[in-house]
This record gives sequence, structure tokens and C-alpha cells, in this order.
Amino acid sequence: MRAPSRTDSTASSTEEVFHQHIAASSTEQNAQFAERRDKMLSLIAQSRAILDDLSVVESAVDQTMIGSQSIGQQGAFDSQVLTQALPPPTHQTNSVPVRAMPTAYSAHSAESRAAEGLPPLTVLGISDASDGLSTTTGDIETHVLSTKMADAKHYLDRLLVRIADTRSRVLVTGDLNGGKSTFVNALLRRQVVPDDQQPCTALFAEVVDASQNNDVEQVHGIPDASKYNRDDPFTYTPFSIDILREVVEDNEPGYEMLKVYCRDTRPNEVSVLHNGIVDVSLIDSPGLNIDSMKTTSLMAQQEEIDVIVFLVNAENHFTLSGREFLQNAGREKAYIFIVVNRFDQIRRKDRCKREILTQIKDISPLTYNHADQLVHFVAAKYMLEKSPPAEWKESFTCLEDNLRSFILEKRSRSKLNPAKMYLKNLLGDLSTLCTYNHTLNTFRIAEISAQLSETAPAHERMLRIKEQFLDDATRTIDETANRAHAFARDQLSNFLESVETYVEQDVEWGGILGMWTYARELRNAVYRHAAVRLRRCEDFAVKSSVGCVKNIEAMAASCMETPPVVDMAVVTTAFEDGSSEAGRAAAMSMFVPLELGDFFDFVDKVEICREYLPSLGMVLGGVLGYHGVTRGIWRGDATMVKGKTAFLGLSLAGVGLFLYSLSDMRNVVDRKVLGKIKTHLVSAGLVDANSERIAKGTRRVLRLAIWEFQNQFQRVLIDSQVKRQGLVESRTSAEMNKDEFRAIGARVGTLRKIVEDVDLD
Ligand SMILES: Nc1nc2c(ncn2[C@@H]2O[C@H](COP(=O)(O)OP(=O)(O)OP(=O)(O)O)[C@@H](O)[C@H]2O)c(=O)[nH]1
Repeated sequence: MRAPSRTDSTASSTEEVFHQHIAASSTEQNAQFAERRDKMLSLIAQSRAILDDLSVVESAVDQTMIGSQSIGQQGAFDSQVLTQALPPPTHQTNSVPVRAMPTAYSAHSAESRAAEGLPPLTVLGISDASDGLSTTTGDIETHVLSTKMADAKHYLDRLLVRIADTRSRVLVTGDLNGGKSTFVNALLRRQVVPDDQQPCTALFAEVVDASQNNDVEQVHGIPDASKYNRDDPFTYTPFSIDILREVVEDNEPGYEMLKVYCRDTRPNEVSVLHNGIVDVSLIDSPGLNIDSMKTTSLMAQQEEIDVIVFLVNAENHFTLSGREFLQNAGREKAYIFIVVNRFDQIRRKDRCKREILTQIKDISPLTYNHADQLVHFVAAKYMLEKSPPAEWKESFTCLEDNLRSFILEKRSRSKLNPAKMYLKNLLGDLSTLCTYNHTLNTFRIAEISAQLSETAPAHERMLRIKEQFLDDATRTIDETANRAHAFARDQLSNFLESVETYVEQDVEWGGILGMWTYARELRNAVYRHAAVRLRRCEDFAVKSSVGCVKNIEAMAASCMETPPVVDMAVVTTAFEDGSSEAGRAAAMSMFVPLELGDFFDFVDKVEICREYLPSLGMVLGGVLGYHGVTRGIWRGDATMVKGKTAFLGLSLAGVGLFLYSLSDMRNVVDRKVLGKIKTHLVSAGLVDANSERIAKGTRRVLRLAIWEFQNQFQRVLIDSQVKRQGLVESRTSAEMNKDEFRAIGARVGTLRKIVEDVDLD
């Protein structure tokens, strides 16, 4: 065995020191990384808890989060919402509608956003690019926000797993034909993944160290990446690594991805894959292209990865799809490792460098700030040659050193910084949401309170109407009915008492010969007047009833937007039985037929007889005596002459009396007929029965009308009560919400500060 030379021993001790140094520094770095990682894990868990709490607030108090729904990708806060005075509550006296939440954000109003000082949403915003939802209709936005919140939770869950995972996943992506596969192979210094294929690579190929597969080089064709388990052969199909090109080119079974276990024989210190510190996987992806499905799936893939290596074809610079991808990826990954490949094809290299760096400055400022470590101009294909040209070997080795450093030594930056970025963005969005919803709820409370106080007088008035007129409807009805009764009684009794005065001008006495006609007209006139009187009483009752209902209606109209409307016909036709006054009079008069006796007052005659019987006797006596006296005179008897004179006087008195009886015939008829009619009217109950009838009719129609009114009124009142109750509940909810958002907002603020202060450099 050859003894080691001095040079050998010096070299070996230098190497040992180097390895010891590497080991020591990597132990220290590991410990530091572990500490930072644990801190980050705790912050992720706390952010997740806040998302859960927000979801509870969202579902417990419906629609409150609607305010936040409209925060689009642009996140423009509609200044109207915060600055405009609340619109005057709708002038509704009986109905109190719950106003729809104002549309909070208009997706494209950058000025108003600036005016409010609210930043755009980065993580929870609507992505025009991803789903094209630039409309701001409430349903879509509510749905989008809920979806985004749910996505954020899943993302945090995956982040927890990813951060806890000691491996580092490196996504190699870029434009079509940028040289991604060539680059991966160059890192491995061997042809593993197929390059230069037609058609282009359409599969994700994850290259990992064969040590993860019992040191066996193999390819696993995986139909469903989410189910892949190396220990479960049902979740993949194994292939020899030698036929990888065919598998990729054919992809007959339609694999979702390939896992390529490959051996990297280079020493740990230089190999990216096989480095002795962290298990690294290199994911060769399909190139970005206009196929949005593939781009979307690549975006999903990039959430699971720690480092992005972006291949740019030096000849093409950044394409539109490349820029879009980097801008989206940049929301989380502040640092992107950029490889400008095929640089050998460029003639004016300085100019090309300048132009590409200017583009990077715009796309990823932090990457640009560390361009010397993160941006590399190489020609990867030469690294697969046995003796690569020095120029390209040097630039690629420099790239490798920096990539190793980025993945291994600067793991805090490459692995933890994306998590920090995401948390910062998410917490920023949550802070905006909390501020917005807090403000929105403050407005909502003010708006509801204004609505409640504006509608309170009308509502209280309705309650008073209910108490005064409807709860005690019987009293209201009785008052009107009693008034109608009293009026009828007064009118009819008054009529009965002085019926003569009503008819004396109406009927003319046509002498003894026309006394029958006179009596009939007299009778008819009385009943006609009676009918008119009755009609007047009924009209009064109707008028009083209409007045009563109209009075209640007017009161209702003063406090109700659509007051109940009673069908007045039921009231106005209360006493209509189809008969005219003449008909009524005729009907009544039928009960009082005229008789001969009505023309002679026998009672009077008897009285007269009693008083004037002596006179009559005297007439008779006078006639008879005159006869005797005459005979006595002829016989010369003087006493007889005196008697004769006396008897003559008596006779004349008797005749006068008879003539007087005839001349009193009209009074007799008046007295007899009117007396008879009065007796009939009293017995028929003109006063009592009709007063009662009218009062009863009044009660009946009022009951019907008020019942109808009550029904409608009650409905509106209940409606108003329900709406007021709803408003009170909404206000309570808004108050609870406001407090919740304030409390959560404070938590978000504290957590955000801690996240910002985490030092990963
Ligand atoms: N001149 C030159 N050509 C290169 C370089 N790197 C790769 N190429 C060529 O570029 C072409 C595409 O290379 P690939 O590695 O297949 O590119 P890719 O990005 O993986 O392609 P897709 O996956 O299909 O998008 C091949 O013909 C390579 O030989 C380079 O550094 N210089």
C-alpha cells in the first residue's frame, strides 16, 4: 500500500476540515432551520384557526360576509360604501324591508380603493385570469369568497404538511422548448428524462434519488398522483428507466405523472439530488403554453413545491404565459430561481442579459435584488458532453452552487419564505375583510337603527288604533249604533207627537161631499211623512256608520302605506230593502182602512146628545107645546102664548146645534183618522221598534265592516311587527358580528406583525 505523500496528507486533512466545517455548519443550519420551521408551523396553525373562526362568524350571522364577497382581485373598495351617507330609508310606514347589503367592492375602481386606503386582496381575491369572474354580482362573489376561504384552509393544511416535510421539491418549469428536460439532465450529468421530444413533454416527471427506492433505478407510472404510495404497487406501474423516453412519448395509459428514481453518482458536495442534507426532487414539467388546462394544473402543482426553477429561452426572453405564471407564483414565492438557457445561441450577450434582467426586475423584484445568486445565463446542453466548454461549464457550476445553496443552505428562504409570504398575504386579506366587515356592520347597525326609529311612530300609531278602536270594537260599534238609535227615537216620537202639523198643509178639505177623499189623502200623507222620517233615520244611521268606518280608515291611512280598504257598499246598503218611500207608506197604510165611523164622532155625538138632549127635548117639547099652545090660544088661554114662545126658542137652538155638527165634520175626520193612524203607528212600534231596528242594522253592518277592516289591519300590523322584529334581530346580529370582526381583526393584526417579524435571512 502506498504511504500517503505530504501533498496527499495535506489534501486529505484539508478535505477533512472542509467536511467537518460543512458538517458543523449544516448542523447549525439545520437547528436554525428547525427552529424557524417550528415557528412557521405554529403561525400557520394560528392562521388556520382564525380562518375557522371567520367561517363560524360567516355562517352564524348570515350574509354578513357578503360585504367581503365583492372584494375582487383588484380588490377595489367602493368608496361609496364607506363614504356615502346612508340612503334615506324608504318612506314606508308599515313595512320595514331589510335592505340588501350594499355592493361593497367594485372590482375595477382603483381610485376608490385608494381613497379608502384598503389594499387589494391578494390571496382571497377573484382571479380574472383563473376563473374570469370579473362580474360583481352578489351570488357569484359570495360563492367565490367562500370558495377562496375554503381553498385557503386547504392550502394552509397542505402548507403545514409541506413545511413539516424535510424534503425539498423543486419544480422545473418554463416556456415550451426552453430546455427544461435538458437542464434536469444537466444537473444529473446524464440523460435521464427525455429531451427534444415531439410532441413536447406532456407529463410531470418527478426525479428523485434512487436511495428513496432501495437504491433501485426505476420509473413509476402513476395514474392518480394523490393516491401514489411507493409501498402499494397497485398505485403505480413500474418501468425500467431505460424505456423512459417511450413511456413519456406514448403515455398510452394516460399517466398523470412519472416518478423517476435515479442514481446520482456524483459526490454529495456537488450533487443537487444526492446531497446528504435534504431529499430533493426535481420535477420536470410540461412547458407553459396557451393550453390553460395545463397551466392551471401547473399552478396547482406549484402550491406543493418549495422552489421554482424557471427556464427562459434566451432567444425568446419572457413570453406572455411565462410572465403570467411568474406573476401568479410570485404571490407566494418572492424568490424564483431563473435559468436563462440556450445562452450559447445569443450573439449580443450583454444586451440580452440587460434586457432579461430589466424584465425580471418588473416581474419579481426580490429575485432581481439577488440576481447574482438567482439569475443564471447558461447553455445546459453542454453539461451532457464529456468535456463541456470551459465557459459553459463554469457558468453552469456557478448555477449549481447557487441552486444547492438556495435549496439546502438557504432553506429558510427557499422553503419557509413562500409560507411566510402566503401568510402575510392571507393575513393582509383577512385584515382587510375584518376592517371592511367591521365598517359594514357599523353602517348596518346605524341603518337598521334609523329604519327602526323612522318607522316607530307609524308602528306605535297602529298599535294605538288597535287598542282604541279594534281591541274594543264593540264599544266603537255601540257608540255609533246608540247614536243612530237616539236620533231615530227623537225623530219618530217628535213626528208622532205633532203629526197634525205635518199634514195640515198637505191635504185640502173639499167639503162634506169630498170628505172620503180627504180622509184617504190625510191617511196617506201621514204615512208618507212617516216613511220619509224613517228614511231620514236610516240615512242618519248609514251616515254615522260610514263616518265611523271612514274615521278608522283615515287614522289607519295616517300610519299605513296601504291602509285597509273596506267595501262601503255593505254599510251604505244597510237599510235598502228595495222599497221606495211611497211603497213603504202604502204598505203601512194598508193596515189602517177607512170606515164610515171615521167621519162621525159618535162619542162627540153622545156628548152633544148629553149636553143638548134637553135642548132637543125642548125642540120636541116646543113643537109639541106649540101645538097645544096654539090650540090653547084658539081657546083663549094667555099662559099658553108664553109657553109657545119658549118652545120656539128651544127649537131654534136644536136646529143650530145640528147645523154645527155638520160644520165640525172636518175636525171629526182629522181627529178620528189621525187618532186611528197614531194608534196604529204606536201599536206598530213606529218609535221603539224602528229605533231598535235601525240600531240593530247599524250594529250589524258596522260589525261586518270593522271585521273586514280588522282582518286587513291585523295582517299589516303583524307584518310590521315581524319586520321590526327581524330588524332588531339583524341589528343584534350585526352588533355581534361587529364585535367578532373587531376581535378577529385584532388577532389578525397581532399575528401579522409576528409573521412580518420572522427573520428568514
Ligand atoms: N443550443 C442549445 N440548445 C439547447 C440547449 N438546451 C436545450 N437545447 C435544445 O432545446 C430543445 C428543447 O430541449 P428540451 O430540454 O426538450 O426542452 P423542454 O423545455 O424540456 O421541452 P418541452 O418539455 O417539450 O417543453 C432540444 O432540441 C435541446 O437540444 C442549450 O443550452 N443550447
